[in-house]
Amino acid sequence: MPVRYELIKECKQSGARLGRLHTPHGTIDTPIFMPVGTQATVKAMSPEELKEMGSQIILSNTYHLFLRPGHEIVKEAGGLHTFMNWDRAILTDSGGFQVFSLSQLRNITEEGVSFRSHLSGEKLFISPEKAMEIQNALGADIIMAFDECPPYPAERDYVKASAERTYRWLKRCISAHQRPGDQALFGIVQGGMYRDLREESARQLVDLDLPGYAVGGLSVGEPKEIMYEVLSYTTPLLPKDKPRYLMGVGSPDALIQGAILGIDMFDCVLPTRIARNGTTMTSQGRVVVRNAKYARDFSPLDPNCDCYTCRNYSRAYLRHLIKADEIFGLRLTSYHNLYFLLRLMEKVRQAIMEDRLLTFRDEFMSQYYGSTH
Ligand SMILES: COC(=O)c1ccc(CCNc2nc3cc4nc(N)[nH]c(=O)c4cc3[nH]2)cc1
Ligand SMILES: [Zn+2]
Repeated sequence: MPVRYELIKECKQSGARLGRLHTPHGTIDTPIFMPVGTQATVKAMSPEELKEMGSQIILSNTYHLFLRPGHEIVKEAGGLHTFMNWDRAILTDSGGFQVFSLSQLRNITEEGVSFRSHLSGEKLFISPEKAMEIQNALGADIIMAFDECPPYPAERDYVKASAERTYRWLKRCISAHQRPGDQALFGIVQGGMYRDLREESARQLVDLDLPGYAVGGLSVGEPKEIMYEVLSYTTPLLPKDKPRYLMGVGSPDALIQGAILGIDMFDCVLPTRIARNGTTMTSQGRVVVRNAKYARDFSPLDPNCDCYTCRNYSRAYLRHLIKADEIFGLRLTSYHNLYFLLRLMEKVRQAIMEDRLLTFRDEFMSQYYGSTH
C-alpha cells in the first residue's frame, strides 16, 4: 500500500477533515497545499528552502518532463526524487490538462491525444498507456490517471462523452500501471458542471476502490460559486477514508472553502506565478509590492509574517528588486507567497482541530478581503 490516508478528525462545523497521508517519502498533514514544480523545480526555490518553509509534498508535470528532458533521462538519473534532490513526497499530474492548455494542433481520439510540442513543434502523442509509462519512469509517490479536462463552458453531450472516455482511459491506466506497489494511482472525477454526470463519474471511480480521488474539470474559468456547488455534491460521494484532491486550486479563499467542503489536497501555480510580477499575499490582503506607493515603505512585506523575506527585507527593497528585474526579487516574493499559503493551511488544520473552521474563515476573509463574502 504505497499511500495510506488516516482520518484523524472530522470538523463539527463543516465537511472539513484532519488527516495524515502516509507515503514512502514521508507523512503529510492534510488539508495540505502542494507547491507546483512543473519542470522538476519549484521555480526559484531550492529543496532546502521548501523544507525550511514546511513543504511536505510538491507537484511536477508529466507533459513538461516528457517533452524536456524526457522521462528516460529522469529514469536513468534514478527517478524524479534523485534528479531534483527532493526526498519528500511528489505527485505528478498526468498531462491531459497540460496538453490542452499548452500545445497547439491537438486531436483527441479514443486512443489518446496527438499534439504538437509547444517547444519544438514536433508531432507527439500521449495515450493512457504512455502517460503511465512516463509517470512510472518519473517515480512520483502519487500519479494521476490520464484524463480529459473539458473546457468551460461545454455542452452537456460533449461533457458526457468526454467523462465516459475518461473512465475508459482510467481502466486502461490501471491495467498499464507497472508500479502499483510504490506509486498510488489517483482517479479524477469529471462531469463538468452537470450534477448527474458528476455523480455518475464519482460512482464509477469509487467502485474501482482507488487509493485517492481527485476532483478535476474545475478551476477552468467557472465562477467560484459554481465550483463550490459542484464540490458540495461531489465530495460527499467520495469515501471518507481516502484523500480528496482538488486540482488547480488555488487562492486563499478557495483553499479555505475547499477544505470546508471536504477537500484534503490542493495545488496551484498562483503563488509562484504572481510572485514573479511582484504580487504578494499578506495577512492584510494582496500587496502589489512593485507599486510606486511602496517606494519609501521600509516596513516588512507582511508585519504578521515571520518568514525569511519579512524578517530581513523591506517593501521598498522588494519593489526595487522587482522593478529592476533582479532574480533575488522573485526569489523573495516566491518564498513569502509559498510560506503564506503553507501557514494558512496550518491555521486551517488548527481550526479543524478546534471545531472552529467557519469562524476562522470569516475572520480570515474580513482581514484579507476586507469583508466576509
Ligand atoms: C496567476 O494564476 C495563474 O496563472 C493560474 C493558472 C491556472 C490556474 C488554474 C489551474 N486549474 C486547473 N489545473 C488543473 C489540472 C488538471 N489536471 C488534470 N489531469 N485533470 C483536470 O481536470 C485538471 C483540472 C485543472 N484545473 C489557476 C491560476
Ligand atoms: Zn513573509
